[in-house]
Amino acid sequence: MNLKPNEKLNIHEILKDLRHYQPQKRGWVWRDQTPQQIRDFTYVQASPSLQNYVPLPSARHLGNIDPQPSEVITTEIASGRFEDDIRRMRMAAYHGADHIMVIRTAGQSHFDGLLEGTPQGIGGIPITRKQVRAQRRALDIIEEEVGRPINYHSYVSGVAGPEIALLFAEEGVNGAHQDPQYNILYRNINMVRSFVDAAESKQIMAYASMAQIDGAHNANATARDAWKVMPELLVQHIINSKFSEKVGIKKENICLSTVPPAASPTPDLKLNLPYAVALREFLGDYKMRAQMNTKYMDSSTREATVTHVLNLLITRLTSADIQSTITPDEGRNVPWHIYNIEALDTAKQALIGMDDLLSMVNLKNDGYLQDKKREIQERAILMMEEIIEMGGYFNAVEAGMFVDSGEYPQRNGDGISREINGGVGNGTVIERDQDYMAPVTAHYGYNNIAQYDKNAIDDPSSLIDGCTLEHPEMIQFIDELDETDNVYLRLEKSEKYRTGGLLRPEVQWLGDGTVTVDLFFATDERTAEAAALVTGEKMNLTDVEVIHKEVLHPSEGTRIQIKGTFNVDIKIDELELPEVVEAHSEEDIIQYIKDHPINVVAGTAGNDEHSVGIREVLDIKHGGIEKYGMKYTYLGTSVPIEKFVDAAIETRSQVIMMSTIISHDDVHYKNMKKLHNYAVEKGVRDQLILIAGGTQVTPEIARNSHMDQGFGRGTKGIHIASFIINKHKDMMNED
Ligand SMILES: Cc1ncc(COP(=O)(O)O)c(/C=N/CCC[C@H](N)C(=O)O)c1O
Repeated sequence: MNLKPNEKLNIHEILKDLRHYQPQKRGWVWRDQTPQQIRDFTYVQASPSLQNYVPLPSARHLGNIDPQPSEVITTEIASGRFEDDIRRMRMAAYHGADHIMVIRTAGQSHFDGLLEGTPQGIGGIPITRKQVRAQRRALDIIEEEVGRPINYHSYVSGVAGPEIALLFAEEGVNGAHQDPQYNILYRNINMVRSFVDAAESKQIMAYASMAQIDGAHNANATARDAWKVMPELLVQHIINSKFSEKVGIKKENICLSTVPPAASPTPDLKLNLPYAVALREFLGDYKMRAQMNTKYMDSSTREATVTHVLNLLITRLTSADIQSTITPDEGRNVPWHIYNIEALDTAKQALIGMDDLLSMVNLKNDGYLQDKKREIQERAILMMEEIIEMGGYFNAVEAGMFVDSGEYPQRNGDGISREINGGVGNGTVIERDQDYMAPVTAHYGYNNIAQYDKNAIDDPSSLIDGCTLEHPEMIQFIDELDETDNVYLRLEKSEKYRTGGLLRPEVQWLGDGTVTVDLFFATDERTAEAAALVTGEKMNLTDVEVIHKEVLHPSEGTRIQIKGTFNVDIKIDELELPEVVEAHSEEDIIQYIKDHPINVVAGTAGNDEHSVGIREVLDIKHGGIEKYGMKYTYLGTSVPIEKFVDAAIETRSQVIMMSTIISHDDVHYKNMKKLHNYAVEKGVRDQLILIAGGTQVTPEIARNSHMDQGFGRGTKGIHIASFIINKHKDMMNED
């Protein structure tokens, strides 16, 4: 299956014969970090461009370049329906994502076994073999399409951690969060069980060369005053990283989840930059996974984006190997398509825009930055020493040392305390018998293989000619378990939007009908909120909800954003598609005009004083035709029709551009016919290109009024210039 940009990914193909699909590869892939020369620009912290992509909007002025930063870029996609998320993964890959992270459904950490089938998730996706295999299979063809490997990622935690790790290794998952501290602090899973499970999980992840992200970020999303947990964050990173290294994960696959604990309106960089420097100085031989802080995200997508950019500045002032993006709508709902893409574009735009920043600026080697950095490091070392004095990590957790809102060594006594012999799974760790033996690959701890074969000690599964990691055909693939909640029923319901020629707006699921409306009312917040709900209902939306409020002034005005469901199916075949206006590249147009000078006569026809529109497409300022080297004679406004043609003859112009805005009694079309007839009368019609423009002009009707082309609202100079050179070429060929 290979994908073409103008063809939709066929989910049925992805699901077909899934039971026999095997991953194409295993292990994490870092970007090819080679400086890039793209047109006039040299990019230092860069990687090769994609084969298929969507560039930033402003790239239109730069020949549609799409430079890629050197960092792996992450987006998290977990709407609850894995089949819809596959489409979003393809969109994300086009916008530069090469790390797709799937958050598990709410509470999956407490499942003590693997889920099967594809039930719909809540706040995430139920991680099951079928779902993982389908999405990795989809990513295998999406990475072909964009021309760059894509890493697939989820979480190894909870009481079924090792089972999930094995599932991921079998299914070719490339990265996972794995940090036993997460189980203990945030899911109250017994700490002994968590560390034993983590050893097993990490061994499996090491075997599959998966990248690991730790869970330190959870502390600063949980702590009351997040900027006070910086010493502890260093301690958490050290505990998980050293543990992971000892189990066997290579350093280049141990990624520290470094999330700035604070965000504006705190003095963001004064708090977060010293921490970022402290961390990299202490643990720089591991990889850094940077991510903005979700703790301070509210419903303003604008504010979230600025916080994101400040975090990207820290990345450029220090370093990151993975730059995770958080969708700016995460503060209001489970992320929607458009916001995953916005976050990816923000990261790409900012990282590329700050390329090679440290070749121009330095971090000061003295003063506040260095003092603060050292203070954080000292506090962290003191905390490590105290933990050792207390008898180790388990005792420290029991004493509530972690996520205490005091800045260590200050303690407020409100840390998360867990009992060594408490929590979920307490008492479930059993010492292995003397004759314990498991003929499996990547198994942690005591495994008495020698009792059967001394030569198999390093390859236990050779005793049974290989386990599922060597023989994927041994994997038991279960399709669907729930006859009412599975992908087949969901696909059936939405099929009309896939192959039935119908469209509905959506935010996350095919045809979900959700729309957002952005409103301003000249009144106070409460009144505006009420008015917004009524406005939504009067727009025939259902389930109308306010998702964002912004006070511009307590009484003068309030902005409200609502969401609602639009319950009408749009029939595609009844749509009148806008004309495709082919635009040449700016360079091609400039070159053509150099080789074939073209003069234009322009003005506003009849009794019409509008001049702004035509000046916009004539003057160099906003990319008018003058920008491409065309010369023009401007006749002003209220120009008699005859004057256009006489002036064209006098100035030996090849083009007439007539602006005709007024449309009462179809006067604009009458002007066009008059212009054509007069040019015929003067015997010059076939030497002239006649163009009419105006807010009420459509290309079709202009051509029916004997113009060569018409241009309506939103026309840019490049559109007109492109048409002129195409038409001029045709006329030259005819001669
Ligand atoms: C270390 C660890 N283990 C397991 C889980 C997931 O565990 P459950 O399935 O929710 O129980 C998490 C979750 N992190 C959510 C934030 C992700 C963030 N945006 C990030 O990218 O880091 C975790 O941090």
